[in-house]
Amino acid sequence: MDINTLIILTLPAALAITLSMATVFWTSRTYPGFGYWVIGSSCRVLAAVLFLLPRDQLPLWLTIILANYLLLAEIMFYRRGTLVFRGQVVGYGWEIAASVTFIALCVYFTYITPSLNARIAVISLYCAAWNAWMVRVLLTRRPPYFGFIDRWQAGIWGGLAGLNLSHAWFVLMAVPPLTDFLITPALNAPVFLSLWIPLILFASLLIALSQVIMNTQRLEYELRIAQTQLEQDIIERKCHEVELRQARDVAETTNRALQTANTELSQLATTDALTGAWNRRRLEEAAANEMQRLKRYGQPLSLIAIDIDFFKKVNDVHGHAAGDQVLIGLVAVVRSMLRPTDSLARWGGEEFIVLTPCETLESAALIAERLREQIAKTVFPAVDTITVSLGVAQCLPQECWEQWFARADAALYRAKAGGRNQIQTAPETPPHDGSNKAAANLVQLNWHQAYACGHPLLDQQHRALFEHVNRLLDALLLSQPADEIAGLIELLIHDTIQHFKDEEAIITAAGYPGAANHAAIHRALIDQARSLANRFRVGSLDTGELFHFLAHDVIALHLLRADRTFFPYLVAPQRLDQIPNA
Ligand SMILES: Nc1nc2c(ncn2[C@@H]2O[C@H](COP(=O)(O)OP(=O)(O)OP(=O)(O)O)[C@@H](O)[C@H]2O)c(=O)[nH]1
Repeated sequence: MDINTLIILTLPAALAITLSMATVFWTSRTYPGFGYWVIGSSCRVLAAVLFLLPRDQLPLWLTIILANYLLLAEIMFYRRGTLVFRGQVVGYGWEIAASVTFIALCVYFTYITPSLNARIAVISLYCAAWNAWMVRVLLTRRPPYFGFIDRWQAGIWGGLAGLNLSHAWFVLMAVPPLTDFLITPALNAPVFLSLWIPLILFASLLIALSQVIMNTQRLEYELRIAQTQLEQDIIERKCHEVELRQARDVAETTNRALQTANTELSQLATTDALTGAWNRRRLEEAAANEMQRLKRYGQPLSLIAIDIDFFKKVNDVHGHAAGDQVLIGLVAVVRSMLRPTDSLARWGGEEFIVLTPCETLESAALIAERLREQIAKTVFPAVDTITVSLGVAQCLPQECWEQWFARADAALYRAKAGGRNQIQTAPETPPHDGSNKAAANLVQLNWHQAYACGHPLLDQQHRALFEHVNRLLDALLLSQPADEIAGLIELLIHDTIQHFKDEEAIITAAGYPGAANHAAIHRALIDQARSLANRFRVGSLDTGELFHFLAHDVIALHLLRADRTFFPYLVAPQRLDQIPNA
């Protein structure tokens, strides 16, 4: 069969291969380099077409030189495509050098010394060299994504190299020289050369197939990698989630602990540690709020001051711990009788305050009376029963907390002075009024921080004595009933005796050398106070004399002068619970 007919017969198959490659290139995901393979495949189809053109009618550069060059270009494009596909850098040097020398030789053996044998030998040798190069490219620096397919293709290129070499050997050995079998009318080419056409076609088919498989293998490999990465990411994400959950749990636990600690701290800051009742600070805050409400809405608001009677005796007879239990029990009893809107605070020692919003003086007095009765009925373990004295005052819109509290306190003292275990209500007018107010203000004793010795109990008692004296002076100036004044004097003497006892114990324990002397002064003052009290009872005491004794002898000379001599010995004050009888 002549070669023209062979080319015509194989051309559709070659075209189909090229179109298939082009279709894969345009429709599927392909990697860089695949396009060069499509171009290489197209070169062979174009070369076949050029070989079919009539050589005697068309220029030889087209039908011979370009047609042969396209066969070489096909392999060069395959090599370039394969290197690019593997991500390797490709220069143009070898391709240019091969192209220039190849075309030069073709021109020489076409125009200058025409020789078909030489031309076939040149194209065969060049193709064999690039075929061998393809083998080298495919077998070295193999990427991990190929299985067997690159080796398989390398085998094809190796076979083609051998075919081309034998081709060259055949034409170089052929005697006599070949006649151009492509010139019309076509001659039969030697069988060996004719076989070359279907073999090349078959090899092209295998190469195209392996190129598509290479692309697929790389795709699968990268998908596998991506899937592994994804699985890894999922595992890491799950680990992170677990860590995050753990961290969140720790944070929540810490937060809860902090909240509990905060609640405990604010509890500590606002409640009395022994009884759990509010402390002074909390009560004053609540009172300020309630007083605002009173001013804005006119709601009545009352206060009940409760003080245990003869509590010192409870401590002395039953011990301090039993006294503590009484305080705790008392709070429980009072609380059980209050409404949720009422507030109970420990004002200090054995004195408690109940704040009762929406209660008038009368209704608050009823509550106070019920409290008194209930407390008197309650049996406290180890102590039996106790009684309390109560002072009730309704807040007046124009007065401040101190004034309101002072009225309740004054009522409480009246209850004490009146024989204890009773309630007293404060009159609905501030104690100092009109012309008497000025007079009362003149003789008010003001406590100053500079008078403090630094010992908590002594400072507390000194302050309390200031207040007692002020209350007594007020009562005298306001011409309160004689029995009330007598009660106040008794109370003052009672508290002073207690204070003197505590003070003597403290200064003796502190090593004050003048303790005995100081105690003698105390006794003298108490004797004098008792004698004044007796004289007051029988009506032979001059108010001025009593004034002088209280303000001058007790406060100015004793509390503010004589007491200062032991201040330096109280550098390390004892705790309250370490003081005898405190
Ligand atoms: N157990 C105990 N006793 C306390 C506490 N705080 C103060 N006291 C004692 O309460 C007593 C109060 O005594 P006084 O102020 O003389 O009052 P009283 O003995 O109740 O007398 P009247 O109030 O006049 O009826 C003192 O002995 C204090 O030591 C405390 O927290 N626990």
